Amino acid sequence: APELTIGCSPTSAQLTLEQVRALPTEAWKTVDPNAPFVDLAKAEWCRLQVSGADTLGAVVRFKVSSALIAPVATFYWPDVLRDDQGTQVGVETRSFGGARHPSVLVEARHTGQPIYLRFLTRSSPRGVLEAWGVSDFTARVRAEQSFEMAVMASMAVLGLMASLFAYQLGRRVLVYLCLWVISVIVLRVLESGLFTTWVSIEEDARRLLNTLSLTVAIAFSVVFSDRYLKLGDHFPRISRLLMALVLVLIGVGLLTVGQVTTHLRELYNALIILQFMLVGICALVLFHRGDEMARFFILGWSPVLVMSVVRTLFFLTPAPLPVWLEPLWQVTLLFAVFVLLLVTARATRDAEREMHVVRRAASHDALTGLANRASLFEALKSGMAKARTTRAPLSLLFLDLDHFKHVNDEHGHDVGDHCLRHFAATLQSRLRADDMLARLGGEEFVVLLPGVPLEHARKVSDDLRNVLSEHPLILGDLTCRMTVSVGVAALRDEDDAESLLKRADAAVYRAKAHGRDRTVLETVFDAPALSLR
Ligand SMILES: Nc1nc2c(ncn2[C@@H]2O[C@H](COP(=O)(O)OP(=O)(O)OP(=O)(O)O)[C@@H](O)[C@H]2O)c(=O)[nH]1
Repeated sequence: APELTIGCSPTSAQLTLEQVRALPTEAWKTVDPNAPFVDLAKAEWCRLQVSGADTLGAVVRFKVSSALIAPVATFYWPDVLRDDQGTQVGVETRSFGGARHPSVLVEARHTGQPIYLRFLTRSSPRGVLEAWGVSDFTARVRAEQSFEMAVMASMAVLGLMASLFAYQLGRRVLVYLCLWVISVIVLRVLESGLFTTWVSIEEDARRLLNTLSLTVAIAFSVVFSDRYLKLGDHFPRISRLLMALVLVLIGVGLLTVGQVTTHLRELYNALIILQFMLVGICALVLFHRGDEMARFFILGWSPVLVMSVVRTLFFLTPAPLPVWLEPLWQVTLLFAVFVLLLVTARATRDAEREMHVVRRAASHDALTGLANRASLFEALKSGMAKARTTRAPLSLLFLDLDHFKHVNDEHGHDVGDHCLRHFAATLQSRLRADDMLARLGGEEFVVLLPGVPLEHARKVSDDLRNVLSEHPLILGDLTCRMTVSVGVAALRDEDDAESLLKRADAAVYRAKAHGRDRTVLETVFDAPALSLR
């Protein structure tokens, strides 16, 4: 493997190439080859010397790895690389490895000579220089990129699933979530260098895209957090401040594009940290108050916040970055998306349950749980249509509890309610699966009997009345016996739902008039207009 000897210039003062070349070899501060860390705040130039038995004719790639990239750091780029004659040699600005693996290619013909490397920007205070044989370097970068691709593919899948849930829910907050996931994926693709491996792009344009995508990702993450935690309701001032900071961040982000000014970059990073801290504090306060949403938010986002701070600390300390930092950061982002997917899935499930409750309330009677008037009429219409096409009979029982007013008056409304529930349950237990028992209102019920002719319907009615008399409601010492008057009608060719129900109602009227607790069949006189035809 090629060996790299690195020397740092003795001063951070700006030196020309001529001055640098005039420096004696002893003036260069040697860097430990096992930890090839260069403090860029102290040295502007590096002197690189490649040696080793098999370096002649070999191609060597220097990896210049910067510190943090997102969301709290910037990276630098090697400016010029010159050989001893002062001519510029292979500087790969369209780098292999992208922002995370900026690299310069050094041809073998230069390896006998020292090479001087000057850093264009020094907003990042650290740098690590390593020399790799080309194949080793390629293998390592490819491995890192494969991991990165797997993480991003997983993020894309989780993000897509979350979008589907968000679409179902139609909630705008979840749309912000999806936009955040998409913007993070775009950012990671740009940073990873995968993008520049496929597409030729100018260095300035790449930097512009990186800054823009980072700004967009952070803006969406803040807007999403604000909407998700409903900060506008809980902390209106902080919410307004956050939105203002997002606008400032976008402005500062645009100003930093193409610039290497350290102060703007610092302001940009400070804004990001401030926003994250504000959101984090609000989430903690809400969590303390027992807010369910804040619980999930903290679960998914605290690792992201902690990792941001850890990266910042590593960035500030003058030591090489540990190898686990970048993969852990990616896994942390993936975990956050996963937790947010769980939240969207939960929200969808809750919304479906609510919908079910609302639908049931619209079609069922709250007291007895039976079908209500509206669903009775629907069932009646479809039952009548089916009976007509199959030429099958259809009968209807109209049931009205006898003297129910007395029950209420004597024992109270609660006992009355118990009676109604008991009545519904007792009847329901005797009916076939095809029959339908509905509560029309008050103490009036209807049983729909498909495939049952009038005479047989009378038997069903009597059977139901017998069951009712055999099973009175027992509430402690109280035994509540109920009787019911039933009118029976069967479907005729001319009938609609109303006329069928009316004839059964007329029969109930006669049952009441004849002393209650009985079944009365309809007569031809119950519908004189029709029977005259
Ligand atoms: N507990 C309870 N009572 C109800 C409910 N709906 C209607 N009622 C009562 O049912 C009674 C019906 O009284 P009426 O229409 O006079 O009929 P009735 O007392 O059953 O007498 P007949 O039908 O002539 O045998 C009223 O006292 C209503 O308040 C309910 O949901 N719960």
